[in-house]
Amino acid sequence: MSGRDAILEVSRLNVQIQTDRGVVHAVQEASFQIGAGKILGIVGESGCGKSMTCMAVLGMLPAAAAITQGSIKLRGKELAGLADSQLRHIRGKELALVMQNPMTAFNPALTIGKQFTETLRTHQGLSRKQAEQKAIDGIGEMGLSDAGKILKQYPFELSGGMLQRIMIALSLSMKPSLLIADEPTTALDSVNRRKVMDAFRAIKEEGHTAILLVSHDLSIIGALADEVVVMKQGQILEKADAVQLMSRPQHEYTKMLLNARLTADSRKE
Ligand SMILES: Nc1ncnc2c1ncn2[C@@H]1O[C@H](COP(=O)(O)OP(=O)(O)OP(=O)(O)O)[C@@H](O)[C@H]1O
Repeated sequence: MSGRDAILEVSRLNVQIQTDRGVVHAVQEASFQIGAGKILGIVGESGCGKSMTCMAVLGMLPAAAAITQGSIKLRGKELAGLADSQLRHIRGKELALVMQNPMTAFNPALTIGKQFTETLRTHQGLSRKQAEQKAIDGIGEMGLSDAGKILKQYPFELSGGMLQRIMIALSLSMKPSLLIADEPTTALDSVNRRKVMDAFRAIKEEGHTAILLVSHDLSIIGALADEVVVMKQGQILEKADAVQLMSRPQHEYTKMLLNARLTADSRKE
């Protein structure tokens, strides 16, 4: 893929965190690209730098962290170094985030409908009726039935899996160029996990959005991603086509991750 075809192009990204015990090199020299309708998976054990990579792209790094080197281009536009106000504007329009725990993404005191339609009205200037219709369509596309009823419900009345799919529907209704999903299935049971995975497949098929999918679970990444990046201690150890990486891993660490997954799967049987 040439830089021109990429929705997201990250080059030689460094993220450092200032701590009481010195500087943590959370991301070092990370480079990758994602095209429209493609999923790039990032895998690696806890603390390897997956979330910091996502937060850097989103411009949402914690106060102690900073990008110290590199470039993050979204549709060719440089994001690294932009002011907060400019980034906020881009985030609302072009970037969407799906987090691990959908419960925390919703306001518990407001109905789903209120939250969904207010977001659409703020960002897209739709009328109440138009926003409601768009919410119903979006929720329906995520495989949930009776979207009209869901809009009247509060977050606590819905399961984690339903909320996660509503979150994805809300993100997609903004027609983002890039969707960042950080452990989107980790908190879900196996039935809901499958449904959320179907939702990602549907986004892929639609072909508009590039997806950065973070997971510590290689089964999820193997099932969904086109390309995979394996991270360890802030560095990318291996980057390959997903089928190739799953069948012929090059790096010892990737082999270890794959073996760990096979052992865990055989325990489940
Ligand atoms: N707020 C923080 N203050 C100091 N160090 C941090 C902070 N957040 C993360 N780190 C450190 O930055 C490095 C990268 O962390 P990051 O959260 O990106 O890892 P991760 O791969 O997403 O892990 P997990 O799967 O547990 O979320 C780790 O060494 C971590 O300890």
